[in-house]
Amino acid sequence: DFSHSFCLVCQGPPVWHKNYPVAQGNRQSPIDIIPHQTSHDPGLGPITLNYDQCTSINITNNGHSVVVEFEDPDDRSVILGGPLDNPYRLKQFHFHWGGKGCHGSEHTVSGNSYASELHLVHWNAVKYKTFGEAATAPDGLAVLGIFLETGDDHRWLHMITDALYMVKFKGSVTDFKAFNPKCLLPSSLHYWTYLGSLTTPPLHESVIWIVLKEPIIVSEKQLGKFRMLLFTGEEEDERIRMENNFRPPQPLKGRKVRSSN
Ligand SMILES: N/C(=N\S(N)(=O)=O)N1CCCC1
Ligand SMILES: [Zn+2]
Repeated sequence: DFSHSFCLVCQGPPVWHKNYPVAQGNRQSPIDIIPHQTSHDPGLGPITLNYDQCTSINITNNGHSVVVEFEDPDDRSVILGGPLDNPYRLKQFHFHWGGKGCHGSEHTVSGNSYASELHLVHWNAVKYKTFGEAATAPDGLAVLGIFLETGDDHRWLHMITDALYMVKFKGSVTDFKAFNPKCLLPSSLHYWTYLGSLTTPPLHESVIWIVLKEPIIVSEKQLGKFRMLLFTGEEEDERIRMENNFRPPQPLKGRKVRSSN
């Protein structure tokens, strides 16, 4: 439930358009992906994730999600290929999730949502000087979306969930070194891709979305640890669980969703 505070983002999606009119734009995210309505494009090559030299810095609770940030002074960790004309540098990853037992992904597939969704955010450092500049450009960002489905324990997700108690409160941050997010990838890199936006304010229409078809499996117990996080800061009287921090699907407005294969 977003509407717990005066913070505009926390007032929730229905209110965002007042301060961010682009919320009603023509390339907003997330969307509902309908697989048989996507166009298979043989020209769409595979994506490549070169994360082996990545340098994670910290994990933080920004009051809307939990975020792992990376050093991005060079092309040490990039995504390339697929719909991308340049390599895009890994900047951070974060999650969106629901409440107990209910769904929490942002993208949906034929109207069905997953329990959670992981976003790996990359920026085009070939064309733009800073992340901030790229975040406002139509080809500035590339976000890799990975669905999380509940089932058995994920063998590596504990490295994230074991650190969450350190960042319970909004505004908390702790060191988080030497984490390589390739351990969070599913076995197949087949994907859907379309032109969209950030799913939280400022909602810039600057994202080339690449959504993997295959979800990763995590346990309800592991997901439950995300719900221990709080939207609220340590100094606030109210303690409000961080959950349902997902934007619902937005109008497609005639956009084409392409499928890798
Ligand atoms: N909304 C966002 N990413 S997302 N949910 O669209 O992937 N971000 C806001 C600032 C940096 C990333
Ligand atoms: Zn996100």
